Amino acid sequence: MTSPAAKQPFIRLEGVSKTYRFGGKEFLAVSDVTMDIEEGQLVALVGPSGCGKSTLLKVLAGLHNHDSGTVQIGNEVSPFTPGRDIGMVFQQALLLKWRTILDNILLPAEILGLPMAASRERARDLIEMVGIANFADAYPSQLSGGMQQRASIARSLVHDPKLILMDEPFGALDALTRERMNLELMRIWKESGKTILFVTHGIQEAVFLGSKVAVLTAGPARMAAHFDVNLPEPRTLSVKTSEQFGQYTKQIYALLGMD
Ligand SMILES: Nc1ncnc2c1ncn2[C@@H]1O[C@H](COP(=O)(O)OP(=O)(O)OP(=O)(O)O)[C@@H](O)[C@H]1O
Repeated sequence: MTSPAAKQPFIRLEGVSKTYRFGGKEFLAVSDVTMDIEEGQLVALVGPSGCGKSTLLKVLAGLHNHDSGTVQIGNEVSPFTPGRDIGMVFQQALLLKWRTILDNILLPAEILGLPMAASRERARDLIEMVGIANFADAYPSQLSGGMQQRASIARSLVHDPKLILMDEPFGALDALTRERMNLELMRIWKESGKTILFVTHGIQEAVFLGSKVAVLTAGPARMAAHFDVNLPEPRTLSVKTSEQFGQYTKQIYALLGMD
């Protein structure tokens, strides 16, 4: 028999809205977002610029309060500690230029006061996993943009968080590096087993990466739909030429009114 706790999703968003208030004005950035996310899913959040994707991520990260609705993260099976259990990756790698790559990756562990010997060992494993082990003692300026983003992904994992929030992490990379990083992220996600929420403008990127895709529309910012993506595994770049892949992208274009 399944226990009631096991039925609870890892993340539940119900009717979440967020209004920014500034200079006596109000701006509704996110409206009525409802979605469940299971532990271990990679959910791609796709939508046009300004539709509230980053705002939603900031609400989940606890950086912004929401105005209405409920945000539940964690359940009885997998409890969640805000601050401790979140890793973040941004569009820019935001590495500290005076610290080596290994020391940059260690930063969250240092801030959280985790035991350093064990964290250093974990950072070494992660730097290997993201494929830049030879650059552990290099400085950020010695790495390409893609390599810096690999380091920031390792940094987001060093304190072993349960949820990784990624805000257009590959948006600043050239097209080929971005494709390569998509493949790498798939591998890293599978190896780490983490729950990932991945914000992107890229419809193809969302379908390729997402085990679930959530589509947000602008004006007002609403969740148009969310659905599971069932594509042959392991996903390789050739899946992008398949009919199924085309159907999913078509569905998103239609939801965004771009068909
Ligand atoms: N701190 C803030 N104060 C006031 N308005 C804000 C603030 N942050 C965001 N907004 C507004 O809220 C809306 C949603 O912004 P948000 O950054 O969440 O969108 P987005 O979908 O992530 O956009 P992009 O894809 O361009 O990064 C935008 O119109 C933006 O101008």
